[in-house]
Amino acid sequence: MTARPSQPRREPLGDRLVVIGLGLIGGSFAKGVRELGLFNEVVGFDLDLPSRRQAVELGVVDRCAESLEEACVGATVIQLAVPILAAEKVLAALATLPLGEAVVTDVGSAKGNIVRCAEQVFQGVPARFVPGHPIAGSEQSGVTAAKSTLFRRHKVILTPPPGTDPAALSLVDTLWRALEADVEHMDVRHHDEVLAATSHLPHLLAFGLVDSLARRHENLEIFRYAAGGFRDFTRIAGSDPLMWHDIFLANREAVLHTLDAFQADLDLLRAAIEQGDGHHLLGVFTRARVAREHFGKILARRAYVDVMHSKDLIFLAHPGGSLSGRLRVPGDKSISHRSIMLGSLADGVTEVEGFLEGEDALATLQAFRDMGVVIEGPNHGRVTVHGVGLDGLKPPPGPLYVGNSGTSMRLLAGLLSAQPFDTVLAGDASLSKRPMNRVAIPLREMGAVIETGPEGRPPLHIKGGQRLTAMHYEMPMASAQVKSCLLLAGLYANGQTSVTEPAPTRDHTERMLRGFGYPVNVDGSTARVESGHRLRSTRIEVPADISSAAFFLVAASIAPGSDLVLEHVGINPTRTGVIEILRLMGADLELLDQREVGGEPVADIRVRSAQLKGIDIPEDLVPLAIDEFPVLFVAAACAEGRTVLRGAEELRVKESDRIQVMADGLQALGVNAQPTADGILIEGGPLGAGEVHSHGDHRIAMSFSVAALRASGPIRIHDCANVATSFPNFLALASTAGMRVAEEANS
Ligand SMILES: O=C(O)C1=C[C@@H](OP(=O)(O)O)[C@@H](O)[C@H](O)C1
Ligand SMILES: C=C(OP(=O)(O)O)C(=O)O
Repeated sequence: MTARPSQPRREPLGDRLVVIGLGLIGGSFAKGVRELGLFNEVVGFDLDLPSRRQAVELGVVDRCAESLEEACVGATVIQLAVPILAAEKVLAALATLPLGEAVVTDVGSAKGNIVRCAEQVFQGVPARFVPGHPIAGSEQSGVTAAKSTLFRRHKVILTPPPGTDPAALSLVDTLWRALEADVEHMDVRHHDEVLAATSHLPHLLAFGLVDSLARRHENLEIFRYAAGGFRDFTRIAGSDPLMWHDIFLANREAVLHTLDAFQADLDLLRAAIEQGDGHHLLGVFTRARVAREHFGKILARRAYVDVMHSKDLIFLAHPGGSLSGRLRVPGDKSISHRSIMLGSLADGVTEVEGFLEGEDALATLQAFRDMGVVIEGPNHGRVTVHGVGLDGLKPPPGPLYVGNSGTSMRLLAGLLSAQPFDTVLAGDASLSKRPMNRVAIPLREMGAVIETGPEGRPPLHIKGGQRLTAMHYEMPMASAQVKSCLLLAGLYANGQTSVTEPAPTRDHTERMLRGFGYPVNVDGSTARVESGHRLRSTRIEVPADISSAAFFLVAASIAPGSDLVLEHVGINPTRTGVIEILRLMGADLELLDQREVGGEPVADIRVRSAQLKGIDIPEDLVPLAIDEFPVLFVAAACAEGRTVLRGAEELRVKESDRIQVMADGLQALGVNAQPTADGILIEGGPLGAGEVHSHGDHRIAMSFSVAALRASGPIRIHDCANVATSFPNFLALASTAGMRVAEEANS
């Protein structure tokens, strides 16, 4: 007998572990548990004598028993690691043995059959039976392949039936966790359905395809020319035939269910090919490609869904440097969202260029794909939207998840209120705290049926099939999102919908509707639409986002010796508050080559460093610079004298409370920054080094990166992952321009 390897020992969890079946899975389980010293003794049993011998020689078990009966004497835990159909027989044999308090568990890939079998042979499922399934197969097999680390970071699904003894469940759970597996608990039926779809069906297709091709008389030809795609697709046809034969017989019901659904989809693909329906094919292929990327990210634990929960991404920004050269920041976020929305609702194909490939705009894009719109790209900012017309959206398969994006949720709420199907709109942790009554209340007045979460927060449950009636709405706050939401609902409402705003806000929706040939009447502060018209597809060129350019406008202004040109920036007058405010502060900004592109004015902006001075920010400029205040506060901190902002309470309900979060960060750097209910007072002065928190807010993270240019030492900025929502290449562009900010190693 081999000596137990010298691993870190723990307190034993019990006296004896018995492993029945010493193949790859059983052997690895026994070896891992033995090395950790979780039991006083690990006993193995296998019908195959050489496997028993090898298991002892390789240190997989302490000893092997000669029979099942002998193995189970005095067992604390019995692990059944034999092929699924054999497990049914072993269970029947166990039912005849005196098992005392032993906990019985197994590793089968289907769970319904084993639970049914236990119920039969024990006359009711024993309370100390804990069905399990480690997802850690491999092309290797046998005890010689056993590895104590096989389950590390692999999923193990436990499917305790109702009535399972909690202590037994907890013991099995502890064992797998000790082997560093990611343990999950699931209902038996759900487990079998999920595995039928994600594992069993692909194996069936791979076995089936290879066999079908191999049986054709020209098979040699086929295999000779089979390229990488064939090899990748059929890799799993090399798996153990007997094991898979067992799995399909054991999980018959769930496999048939998923196979029928797939066969129906395959018939649709066949019909599309027969009828030359390229639209259907493109729809399936584009959705599949995105879905696969998405799953890939989930599998690698990088899902954008998880951004807020993922580990802290820290930016380390070093002081000094000046900015120079020519830069083009990514496409405008507001216009990118609208290009997908209106392109989808149009008749015909809309081509978009300069689309922002940031997570917010991608969330809108995905929402429309989920509603059946075929969208190609994005590919270097190019997107092709195959519009479905105003009444062509389809019910999405589940809730529409829009991540961090307030614009997506509020604009979609208007559109979805008028659809014939129900929808749910959900967002990430930050968006889930933001107010949605500002859209839910007026939409209800139009006849929409919307339920919000507590206190008017997301998620939004929108009931379809309502007839909306047009109305006039006086907005209580200056919000382009609320205005746009109601105008989009107005496309479907009976009569004329009009919205009056208390101050001008961005008018991209109005401009773009007209670009799609949809009449919009704007009279002073009131915009009106009527239903009954159509949108005609068009070409959209998205200018660079002035809200992203703003970081560089401030950076080059405050860093001595800077001279930078920002190319092709959108200068729609409802967005240029930042330019006006910076000019009032004494910034040196020049608008070059002003032109109009696709209904939006653009210019190149030259910015040179200048000594800024503190000002009282005119309140009428607030809505025109609403997203630029975090970085304007940095400008104020570097200015001579005091800057005062009032009338900006909206800043408190953005991705973070931007007044409080900026005040906290500036104070941490030694700046005198006093938050007020609707604004802030900032005394210009020296900036120190320090540690600040962006609270997952992209604009806060980038603003403090800019602040470092004038700090006396480095600034560490926490929670920066969401920079990808609006400005995915910020760090690269910042360093091209001359800033010294990067992700902190190992953050
Ligand atoms: O309509 C839009 O695209 C946006 C409007 C603004 O929000 P509010 O309308 O809530 O002020 C702005 O902050 C947001 O980044 C984008
Ligand atoms: C407020 C913002 O976006 P949204 O409301 O779309 O989340 C922003 O980008 O600053």
